[in-house]
Amino acid sequence: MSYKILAINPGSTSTKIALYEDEKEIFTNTINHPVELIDKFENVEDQLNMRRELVMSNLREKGFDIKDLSCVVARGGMLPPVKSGAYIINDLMIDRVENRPVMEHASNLAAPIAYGIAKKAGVTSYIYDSVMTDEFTDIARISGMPDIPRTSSSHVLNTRAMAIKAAKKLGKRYDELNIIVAHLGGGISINLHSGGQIIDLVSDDEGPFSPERAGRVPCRELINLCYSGKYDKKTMQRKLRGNGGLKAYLNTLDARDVEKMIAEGNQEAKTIYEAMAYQIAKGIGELATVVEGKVDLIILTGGIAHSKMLTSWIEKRVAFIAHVEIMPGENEMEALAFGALRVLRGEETAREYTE
Ligand SMILES: Nc1ncnc2c1ncn2[C@@H]1O[C@H](COP(=O)(O)OP(=O)(O)O)[C@@H](O)[C@H]1O
Ligand SMILES: CCCC(=O)OP(=O)(O)O
Repeated sequence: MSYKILAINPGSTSTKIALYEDEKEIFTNTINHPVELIDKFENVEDQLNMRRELVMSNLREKGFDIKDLSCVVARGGMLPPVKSGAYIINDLMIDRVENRPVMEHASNLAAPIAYGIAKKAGVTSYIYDSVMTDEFTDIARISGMPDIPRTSSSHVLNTRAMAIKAAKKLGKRYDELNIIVAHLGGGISINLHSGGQIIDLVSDDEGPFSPERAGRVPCRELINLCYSGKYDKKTMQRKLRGNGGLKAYLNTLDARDVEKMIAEGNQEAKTIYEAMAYQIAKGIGELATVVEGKVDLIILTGGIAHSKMLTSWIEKRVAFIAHVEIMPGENEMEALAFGALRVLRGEETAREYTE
């Protein structure tokens, strides 16, 4: 028996859909939303009907009948802390992401779109590996300031899928290895998988800067800047997420542009780009201490893992900890489809969403 799975992944400027038959990709389609269209909406949640209709018309164009689906799987939105793996989408989850999300984010649109399609098709819908997956140990939650406990948020969908894939390649079970995975995309996060759970991580505001994010910056100076009277709250937030990192130093979000600058002899670009690699390596080193150095594998993934220059700088600094496996790309559609497939095959159990 084979399974047909529809995966839905809304990002800030696009909605990706993919159809899989078991492990085989039938099609993946990226529906781009021009900035002028996105800007017409006051907030992300208001884009739901527009995106839902585009997904449906795209499926119609493909001549695909949703009645053939086995399930629909969606990127997890900004929920309160959840476990890794699959959750069945229910009314409570829809109410949360539509009306009470923890944060505004395009991923909040995924579950409502999936739920609607699944209802029409008469099948179950799931979210898989939400960014809000929280499996921290108690000691990992302590920050040093009781008002601000550490919380867990990272690029779980891609990193966990790559860790599971790499364990399989080694002929081992995912839950018997200690694996550090760095997702190197527009945002960067690094997480530690141990005993089948993400027990700690270096989030995108605690660690390396990235193409668009500032990462960890000296706190005392950050407070001074906030109260300098020069910037409002929104501007300060954008300095951390959106206008930080490579964008702030070199005015580009694209690592390939930076490599071009370096090839043309731009010394500042080289220093900044190498500093990003240096900070990523430090983040990996930090997590190695959590498992007392007993790391089985380090994985570098995400779009920037395509870069030989950056990955070789990182590898040089962390190879003493464990073997470094490069698994480039963001691989999220495959991660969603394969996660749902494990549920349909009974290899994993989907949880019921409660609060
Ligand atoms: N061949 C490449 N070399 C270096 N960087 C690359 C390459 N291909 C893509 N990238 C970079 O990958 C980043 C986006 O990564 P991706 O994982 O797709 O992003 P996101 O996490 O934002 O979805 C961009 O900064 C882009 O420059
Ligand atoms: C680190 C949380 C997930 C996240 O920031 O995702 P994007 O980089 O896709 O915005």
